[in-house]
Amino acid sequence: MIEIDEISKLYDGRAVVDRVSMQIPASTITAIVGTSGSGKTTLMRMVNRLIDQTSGQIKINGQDITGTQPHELRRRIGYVIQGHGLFPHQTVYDNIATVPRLLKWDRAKIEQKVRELLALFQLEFDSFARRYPHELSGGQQQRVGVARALAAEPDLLLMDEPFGALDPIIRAKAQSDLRDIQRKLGMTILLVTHDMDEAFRLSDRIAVMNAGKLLQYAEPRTLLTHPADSFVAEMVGQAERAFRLLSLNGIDAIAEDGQAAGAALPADLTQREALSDLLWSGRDAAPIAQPDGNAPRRVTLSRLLAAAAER
Ligand SMILES: Nc1ncnc2c1ncn2[C@@H]1O[C@H](COP(=O)(O)OP(=O)(O)OP(=O)(O)O)[C@@H](O)[C@H]1O
Repeated sequence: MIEIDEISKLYDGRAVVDRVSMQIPASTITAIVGTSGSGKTTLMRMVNRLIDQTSGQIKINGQDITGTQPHELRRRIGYVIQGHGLFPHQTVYDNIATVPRLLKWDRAKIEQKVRELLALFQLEFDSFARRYPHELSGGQQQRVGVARALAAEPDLLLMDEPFGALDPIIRAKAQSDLRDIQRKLGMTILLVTHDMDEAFRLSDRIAVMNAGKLLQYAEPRTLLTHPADSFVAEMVGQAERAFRLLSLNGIDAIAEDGQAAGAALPADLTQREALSDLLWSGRDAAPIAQPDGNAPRRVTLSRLLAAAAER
């Protein structure tokens, strides 16, 4: 758990982070969103002491971060930045092995870890380990960047626009991979993003900042249904609100018994995806794929519309 208590950062007497307090539960993903210059990156960089706070306190698992040398702290905290930040003159293998080597892991353990991470990110060891960053696509570089941050098995990962440079398809894949890995390893992730859809897709909680202040820190659903003020409402997208709400839930939550015509929808679709399918196919109900022998179930347009307006 990360406890941020009244943290501020002043430059020339001006607070760019202004008395921010938040408690980030362990094993959750938090996205920090806000307008440009609102202090998101500064807040995040204070957590691993890339920037020293002016006042306030940050504790990680109960320990004040100022009690640990910055370089030691950063070995324990994974950090991913936009454009990956890989060392250009080092191979993929050496990039990923950086922190484990600093931690003096033995050679076999390091190789095992590099193999495991490349496999996790679907990069063939024999083909990729000896390549240099410039011999990779942008998406591959990005995945190696995340792999490197995970190498020392940190229980906290800080990510600053990690997927900003990726095309929409690779980006969606990278987001779902990250979510899977986070669930599997149980780490805590703090992520800065400008992409509101990304924030909603990935996060357990979203922090909204403006002019150095934290306006609201809450679950995505709460931000949509009970925004703290008009700025938050605008930030989470008034026009998109109903669709974002639908994207937070699966169709099983509103499925009902009964038949419907046409192609069956996969049971793991979100309500937003189901709505899109029904509108596109011009039906007012669709069957949901069921295991053999189970009674037929369906999702209807009217249930979806009701769910979109639920507070
Ligand atoms: N070293 C510095 N000296 C003076 N001002 C700084 C310094 N670093 C950042 N700032 C200012 O602090 C404010 C917050 O910057 P920060 O990078 O945290 O914003 P951000 O929310 O991450 O912005 P963006 O979304 O554009 O990346 C900005 O107004 C910036 O100009």
